[in-house]
Amino acid sequence: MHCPRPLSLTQEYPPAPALSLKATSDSIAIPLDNDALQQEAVKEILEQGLALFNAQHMMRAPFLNRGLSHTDEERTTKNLTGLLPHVTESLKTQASRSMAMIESRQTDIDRYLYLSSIKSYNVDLFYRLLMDNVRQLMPLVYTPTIGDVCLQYSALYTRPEALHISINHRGSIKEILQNWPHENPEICVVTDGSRILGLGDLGFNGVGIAVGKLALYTAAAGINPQKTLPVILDTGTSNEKNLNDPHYLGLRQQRVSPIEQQALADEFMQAAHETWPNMVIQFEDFENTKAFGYLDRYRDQYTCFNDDIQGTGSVVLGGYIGAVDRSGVPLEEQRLVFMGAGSAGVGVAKQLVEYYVRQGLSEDEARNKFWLVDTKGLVTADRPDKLAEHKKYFARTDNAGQQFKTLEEVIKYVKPSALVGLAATYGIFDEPVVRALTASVKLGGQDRRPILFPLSNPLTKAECTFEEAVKWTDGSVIFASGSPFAEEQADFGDGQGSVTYYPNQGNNVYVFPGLGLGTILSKASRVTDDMVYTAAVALADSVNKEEREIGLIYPRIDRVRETSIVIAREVMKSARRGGVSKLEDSQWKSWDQQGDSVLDAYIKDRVYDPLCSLC
Ligand SMILES: NC(=O)c1ccc[n+]([C@@H]2O[C@H](COP(=O)([O-])OP(=O)(O)OC[C@H]3O[C@@H](n4cnc5c(N)ncnc54)[C@H](O)[C@@H]3O)[C@@H](O)[C@H]2O)c1
Ligand SMILES: O=C(O)C[C@H](O)C(=O)O
Ligand SMILES: [Mg+2]
Repeated sequence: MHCPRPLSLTQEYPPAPALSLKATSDSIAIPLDNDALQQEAVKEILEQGLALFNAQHMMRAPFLNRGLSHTDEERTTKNLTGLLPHVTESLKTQASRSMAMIESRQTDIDRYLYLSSIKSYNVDLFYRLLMDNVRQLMPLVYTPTIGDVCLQYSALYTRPEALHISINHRGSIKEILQNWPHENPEICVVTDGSRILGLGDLGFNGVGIAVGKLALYTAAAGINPQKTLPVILDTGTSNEKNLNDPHYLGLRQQRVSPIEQQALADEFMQAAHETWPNMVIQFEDFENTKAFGYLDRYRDQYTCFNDDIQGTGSVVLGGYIGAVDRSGVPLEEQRLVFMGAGSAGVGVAKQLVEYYVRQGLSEDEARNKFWLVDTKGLVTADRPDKLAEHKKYFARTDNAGQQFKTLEEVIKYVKPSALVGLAATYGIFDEPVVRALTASVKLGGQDRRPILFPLSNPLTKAECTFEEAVKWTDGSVIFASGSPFAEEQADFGDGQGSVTYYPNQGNNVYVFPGLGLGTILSKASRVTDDMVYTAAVALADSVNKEEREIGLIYPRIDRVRETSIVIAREVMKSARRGGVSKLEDSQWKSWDQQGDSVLDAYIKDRVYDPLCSLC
């Protein structure tokens, strides 16, 4: 783990020598009558050259450049005088200029490009901006804008941002990893672009999602940006639009066979582990057969997890715990319908089953609380089509030969208390569906509230909007969506006047940064189920009084970094309980004695927080 960058750059850049010698462009005076002096002179010249080189390099190196925050002293000692406007400014002042620029841009893609250009020359400024303006900027570097960016990634391309490995590199991945210019990455997000958000197979263009997730590892959990590694495994694409786009940057071919894709993934995992044994690997946006298959294949061999299955399971459980509290429907009476039975749907349902089992239900009782629906209707064991392997666990057997094709039919049959959307289909929670859900919940009492989670991303795939959810439930909804919605004002003529309703963002961004940070800091050899579960409970416990009072079930997004520290701490402790932490036992014993605040301080000491001496 890398500490916050020292304010002084002397470690990377030796100070320029006192100029006892003058090197001009055409002559250098070296005293020749004294060996020692001569050696000293040569050394000084080399140092002087190095300092000049460093100054130029620094101005071009995004991880070193501090823009206008270089102090007068740094400018003198690092030969930067004249290379910058003469004013010095804190990072915060520079950030306020950038915010004004962002606000003046016309489209979110323009805003994204502007932010991305800042990242390309001044990484500290980029992260200062992102950390101090999470609510405004996260939707630009993450969902929903990142969805548009990925759709057009090749068209928008200006510079490489990731490690690009294609099927044609088979046999040489280990050598390619050596080319990565930063030492010992700690966290890697790898995708093959085959299921980017709800946008389908975007091929190489999906690389944007790995870059975006890693920006949040830094902004939301303080992992040093130089320690993050985005990887795209390019195995072709089924996306005809991309294949016909003259600017498409990926392999212009259909995806190779699943066996060849797996062989590439196998080689990557082995090479990555041999090169950086402590690196944590997050699988992101692989289509579901690979998502489940690779997780099973690698989870007991490497330090890895799947964000769409496990991260999403954890974040939804974190929100569900608070939602049940507010719903008025006791935990044991809850009945959940899931629209979508893919990586996320099955991942979330399984995580909730674990929760119910930990609350005392048998596994069968827990599983029976879930009804999963896909494009063909309710998932049942006797449905005529062949069920995909990952759906079988939840296939209903109590349908008495009846098949339910539409969501409305399923709701009337099940009478659920909660409806979860992970089907990547805009508008599928329409008015009849939401009203039917509300009616079924209110059967048990008028005070009862429906839980409605349209979790698909980006916004163009959300199952319904917050405005619709508020309107069709007369404001009684407990709502969480994958992408952010704005607050709503509504007056239902019930004497309360105009009321503000607050949406929640149920997105795995609340979990993966803290889960990754905790895994890194505990030096965990595996990401266990208990670590993922513990992250969910820590998230639920992180909602503060003020947030609860306005009905939130997740911390406000501005507090995501604070929340990640708590999650990381609990994940570390879970790693220790599970026997996978490689930290010294004596270290754990001292934390046992000293308590959580000391462990929190340990974590905070190790996270990146871009500051400058002027801040
Ligand atoms: N909020 C979050 O944190 C989060 C996390 C992961 C995934 N997601 C979102 O969830 C969505 C699904 O992701 P996934 O990985 O499970 O994808 P997936 O392809 O594995 O699964 C999609 C599922 O939806 C079903 N489906 C598709 N269209 C449908 C329709 N019209 N009616 C009923 N079912 C339909 C499919 O049959 C499949 O079971 C995506 O939009 C993704 O962005 C959100
Ligand atoms: O990327 C996100 O915003 C969440 C999730 O991982 C998804 O695939 O939709
Ligand atoms: Mg994802």
